[in-house]
Amino acid sequence: MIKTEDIALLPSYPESDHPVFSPLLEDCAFLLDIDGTLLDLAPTPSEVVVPPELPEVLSELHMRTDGALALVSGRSLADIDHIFRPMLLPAVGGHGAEMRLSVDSEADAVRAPPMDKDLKKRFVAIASLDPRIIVEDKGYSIALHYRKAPNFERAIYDAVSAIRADLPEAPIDVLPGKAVCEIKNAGISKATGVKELLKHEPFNVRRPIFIGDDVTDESVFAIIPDLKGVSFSVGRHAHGVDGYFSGPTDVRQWLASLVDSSMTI
Ligand SMILES: O=P(O)(O)OC[C@H]1O[C@H](O[C@H]2O[C@H](CO)[C@@H](O)[C@H](O)[C@H]2O)[C@H](O)[C@@H](O)[C@@H]1O
Repeated sequence: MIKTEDIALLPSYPESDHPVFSPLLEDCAFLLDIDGTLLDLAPTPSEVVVPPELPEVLSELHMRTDGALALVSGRSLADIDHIFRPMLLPAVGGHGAEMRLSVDSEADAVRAPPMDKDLKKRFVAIASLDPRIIVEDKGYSIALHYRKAPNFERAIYDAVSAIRADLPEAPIDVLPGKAVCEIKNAGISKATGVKELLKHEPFNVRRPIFIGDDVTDESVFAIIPDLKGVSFSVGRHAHGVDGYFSGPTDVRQWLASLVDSSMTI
């Protein structure tokens, strides 16, 4: 088990070079957010770069935890698999809308219904505000990316609010992210996905270690204490976490240090 005194020793990044915290891999389950945590943010979703050593570190951690390593992302499973191809890992995708419990799991379960077609059209139309706004259609949700058109943030949220005001009964939530406004099914979140994942082997007998950076990760930070887990934020000291990393490079270095002290990313 992870000793609480070890957790107490965990320094807050960026004041230190490496965390003192070295959990026993046979006791832990790693739950890792992708964008802004494992990977540096990129100008567009498709431009993210997976550092060449990262897949090996994740595979090794996955093996040494007997399969208890999962990616927990807002991205769809198809997108996650594309980014990390040819590696497959257990994953919670689409902010809890999809899940793969193990690399041998047959189906990628979709836990949220497809978004109503007409409603989707209305949200997609918001992108006509500016050609630099990118629409990411996940089927069950729509993400409007404005990293390349930051001045349109307000206009996008106003337009989304107007549609919601028109349809107050629609079972949707608006999820703000990093230069993105996502409209998703109400009732699903990363927290619901993580809770479900942790009911299953090999995750159910291990202590979860969650690392995330974004607003959507806060739902998981909130449930980790009840799950007797440990959580870390990235880039800021989020409420309720046990420590934080200054950026994805530090996260990758820490993970590498857990599998091989000579491995650096
Ligand atoms: O939960 P995550 O794994 O952190 O995914 C959150 C969202 O990540 C992606 O968008 C973000 O990353 C892009 C690449 O760095 C960046 O261009 C964009 O501005 C960010 O919002 C992804 O496209 C979304 O679907 C995820 O929800």
